[in-house]
Amino acid sequence: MSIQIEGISKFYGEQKALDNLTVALNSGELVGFLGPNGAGKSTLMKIITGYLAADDGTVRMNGQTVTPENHEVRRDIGYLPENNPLYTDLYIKEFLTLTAGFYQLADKAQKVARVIEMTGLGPEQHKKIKALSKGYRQRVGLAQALIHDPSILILDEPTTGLDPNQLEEIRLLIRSISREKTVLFSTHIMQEVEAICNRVIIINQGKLIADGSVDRLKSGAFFSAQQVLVEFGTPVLPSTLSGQLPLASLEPLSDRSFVLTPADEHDLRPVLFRFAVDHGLVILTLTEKKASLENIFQKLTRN
Ligand SMILES: Nc1ncnc2c1ncn2[C@@H]1O[C@H](COP(=O)(O)OP(=O)(O)OP(=O)(O)O)[C@@H](O)[C@H]1O
Repeated sequence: MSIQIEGISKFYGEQKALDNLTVALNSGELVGFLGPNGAGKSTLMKIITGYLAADDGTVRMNGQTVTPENHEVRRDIGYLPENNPLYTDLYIKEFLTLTAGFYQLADKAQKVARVIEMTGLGPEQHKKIKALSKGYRQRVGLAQALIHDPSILILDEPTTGLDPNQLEEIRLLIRSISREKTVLFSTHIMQEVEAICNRVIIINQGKLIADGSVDRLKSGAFFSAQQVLVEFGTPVLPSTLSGQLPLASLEPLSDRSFVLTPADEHDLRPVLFRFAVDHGLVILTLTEKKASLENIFQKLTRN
């Protein structure tokens, strides 16, 4: 199932949260959705799921337009909101049965058992939600989003606040769910996107600024600053380097080794050799380093 997001704009009062954003999600994709705080990710997710109306543009799924009123098309979308508000006084099964009732599903008990199995809630299934760890609460949120077996799953920061073990488990769970569904999930964790996504979308100030595979992003399709790793024979002050070289950033690895990112797309190596000669320094190592997704994200979204 694919979804077309065309020319979406959204204002909160005077503030433009989304600015003429167009993007499509294709069947079977697991898409990482990145953007700095306030970029408009949650707003777009609420519009895709029909929780919020856009001021301009359309979201189309299967030829139908997604709006808050179009319940039929919304039935094929599952949504895990950020800080998912769960009814914490309910038992897991009670809560999921209530959700199944909301969708007027037949065979509620069977549907509840299926999502409990899918999300690995089995060992905790007799507990109240308030007695669960954050990781298990997220599983309940995922189970809730999956109960009506939607084709598209929209997950707003599903791994925020989890410990490394739970984080890994939820990632694996998302990956396994994505074998059957189109999944869009927002995150601030770059390694997560590198680890599980086949596509990345980056927005900034409500605009789409990059869209492609992690490899395509890293290959310089949107920004091609070539980082270098330099090691001098003797210590060098970082301020001397940053004061005399055209750098976007400098990361010291020791008092004589640094990872340098150029301010523009120029090759830093000849500049570094001249710098070394001028300062009577010896260069022991000088190698190119592929920019990480984190570097690319920072470069693209720093305003
Ligand atoms: N209900 C609202 N009323 C007014 N402004 C809002 C509302 N919701 C969001 N905004 C503003 O719209 C912009 C986009 O917010 P949104 O929550 O969509 O960003 P985000 O990318 O999800 O951020 P984060 O990563 O911090 O969750 C922000 O400037 C935010 O302050």
